[in-house]
Amino acid sequence: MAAYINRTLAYSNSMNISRNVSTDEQISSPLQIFGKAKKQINEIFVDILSYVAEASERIKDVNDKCPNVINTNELKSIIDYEFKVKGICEVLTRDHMKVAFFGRTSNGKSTVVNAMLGDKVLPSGIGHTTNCFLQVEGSQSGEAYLVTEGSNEKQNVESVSHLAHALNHEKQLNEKELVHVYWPKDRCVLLRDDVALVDSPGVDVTPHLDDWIDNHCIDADVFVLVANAESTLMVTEKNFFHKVSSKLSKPNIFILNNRWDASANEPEFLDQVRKQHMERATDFLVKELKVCTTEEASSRIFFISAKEVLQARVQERKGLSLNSGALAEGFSTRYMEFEEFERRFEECISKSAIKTKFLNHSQQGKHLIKDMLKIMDTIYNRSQEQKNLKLNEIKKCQEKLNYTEQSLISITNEMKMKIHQMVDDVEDKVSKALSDEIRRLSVLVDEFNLPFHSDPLVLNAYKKELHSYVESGLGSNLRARLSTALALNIDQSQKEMIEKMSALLPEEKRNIRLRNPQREPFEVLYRLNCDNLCRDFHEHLEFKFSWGLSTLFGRVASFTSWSSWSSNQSRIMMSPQSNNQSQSNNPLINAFDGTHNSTIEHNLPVISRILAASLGTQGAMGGLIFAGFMLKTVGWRLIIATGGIYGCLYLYERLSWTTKAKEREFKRQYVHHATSKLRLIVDLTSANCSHQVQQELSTTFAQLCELVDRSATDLNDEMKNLDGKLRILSKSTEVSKMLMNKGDVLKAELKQFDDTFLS
Ligand SMILES: Nc1nc2c(ncn2[C@@H]2O[C@H](COP(=O)(O)OP(=O)(O)OP(=O)(O)O)[C@@H](O)[C@H]2O)c(=O)[nH]1
Repeated sequence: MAAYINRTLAYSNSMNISRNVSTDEQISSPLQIFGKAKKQINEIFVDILSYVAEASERIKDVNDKCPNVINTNELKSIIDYEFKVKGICEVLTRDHMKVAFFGRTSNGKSTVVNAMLGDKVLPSGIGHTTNCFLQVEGSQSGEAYLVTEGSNEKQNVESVSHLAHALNHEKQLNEKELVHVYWPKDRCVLLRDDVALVDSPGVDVTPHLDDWIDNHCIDADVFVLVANAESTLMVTEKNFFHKVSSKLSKPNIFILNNRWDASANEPEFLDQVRKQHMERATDFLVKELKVCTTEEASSRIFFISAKEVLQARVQERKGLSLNSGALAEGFSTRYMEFEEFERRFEECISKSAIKTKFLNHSQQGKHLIKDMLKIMDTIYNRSQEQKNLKLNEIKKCQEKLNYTEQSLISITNEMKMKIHQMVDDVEDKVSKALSDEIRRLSVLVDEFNLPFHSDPLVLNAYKKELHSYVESGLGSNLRARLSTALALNIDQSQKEMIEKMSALLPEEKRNIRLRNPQREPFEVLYRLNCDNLCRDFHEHLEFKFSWGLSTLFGRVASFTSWSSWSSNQSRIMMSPQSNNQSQSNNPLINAFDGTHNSTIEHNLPVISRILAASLGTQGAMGGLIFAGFMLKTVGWRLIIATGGIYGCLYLYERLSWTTKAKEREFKRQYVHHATSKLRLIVDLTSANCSHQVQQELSTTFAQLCELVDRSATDLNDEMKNLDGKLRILSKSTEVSKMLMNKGDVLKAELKQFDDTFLS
């Protein structure tokens, strides 16, 4: 309750609403209360209309942005209310107090209307003058005109004769039709105060009483039965009012005994006739129609002379004094009674009209506001609920995002180490396997079975084939030894990565397929490039007698040169400064690089060089000296025998130097050469293989990181989206709360209106 009062006060202050719903102002006539009430209920409904229009617009806007908080029925209701309130507003502007005059022809209905208006507005006369329903109401424009039923045409009327002429001109008018006569408001107080006076044809001239009531009487606030005081109430008159009271609950009926001036001619019967009329009329109202009590009836039955009042008021209007001689005796009493009737009538019609017209509107307004408040309350609660849900979702998203970021950092570090270990392991394995294969190279080369020929052209083609054979052989041997184990390791590592990273992805994205199924599975490529590596290989296939002096010397020389080179190398390796130069000094590396070097010859020891020189340049002389020496010491027979054996050996070796032997020698030389070259690239190859593994694993991890990044971006987008929705929901709660406040204020205004005018 306190909250409601605060809301109402806050809203009233903010909107600066200070409508004074009271009747404190000076009111000279009860009719003005109706006017005041009408003005206020109109203002309230104008506010209700703008409230409903604003609600409709704002709620539509909220619904466009956030359809979950409002359902279609609620939205439709709000839109419907707008039309409904527009309708009520239109009805309210047309609302007036309506009094209908009935009675037999020539009883003086038109004269009573004219007397009340204080002017000769409607035609009157002896005989049947009113041939249709005439509703006299105030003209907004200040002009006098009439509008016939079903037409919008305004026919100007300047005087009563003009009106009578215009009505007579409308030949087709029948007694059921209604003609609106608009008369300047400033000419009559009743019209200014929104009273509409309906004159009718005599109830005795028509059989269509039901149609009359249905068409013209249902909304009448007061009925005036204009009776003729010179006669008694007739059945037709009574019959009509019986019908009225059967269709309306307790209609307000006044009975005017008109032509009471005629009774002035017989003053002795005056009281008796009055009493008689009074009793009959009271019985009619109280006992027959049951529309009021006996006490109330006394204030509903009057004895008047409309003709006299009209005359007096017309004279007064013209500023002329009333010729008392022309008036019957007791005029002033009848005049005062007419005024008393008017006073009672005004009280009654004002009270009745406020109730019949505005009670219904006020109740409709209260129902509407109640419904609107209910809808706004539902929207507010729904928005609030969804706001809390969205806040929770945002919180969860934020937590998820933080967890993803932190986990990604730790998994990245872990995977870096894992890849590093894996790379080292692969390097080790490849290095060992390649070294093994190099050691077993002779077996591989021996298995090469292309026909061999020492012809240089054939030999070149043979060498090319041998290079590719060795390359593919080594490659397939390495694959056979390593592929399964490596693939297994890599696969395991990838699975581990996927498992860890997929935990950071949303459930629906956890079925990760990194590799295109059409792509070959990853395999390490062993690029040995034997063709390039052994391009500098030169075979030596000329016959060499194994016991020949030059061969023996060569063996010795090569042994000594190798020893000398080895010790040289040891020295170089020991020297730290020489590390950089060691590679360029390494004959094998140089050979691998393709630059043929004769370092072996340069490294020959001095003694060997002298011996070689002596054998080479002075061989003939040395041989002679040696032969002479041998002849002298061992004798010629032994020399001949040794020479024979030596010759046989030579012959044997010469004869066994076949193509097969050449092939063996070629392969031996090739194995020797290729082994030395391949050893140089062991580290390079293993590093290359480990690099491929690293590449594969890093790529896999990068792909997984991309997936996680994308999911983090999705989370960020979702958070932005949720944030947007949250803002709309906040707006929705604000709007619904503001509309609730406005609704509360309008509800309070309607209540105050009820208290002031309807209680
Ligand atoms: N003496 C006297 N004559 C009246 C009085 N009221 C009306 N008349 C006359 O009665 C005649 C008929 O009056 P109307 O006002 O036309 O009566 P009406 O009931 O409207 O008649 P219709 O329109 O034909 O139904 C007129 O000549 C009036 O002057 C009255 O109080 N006293």
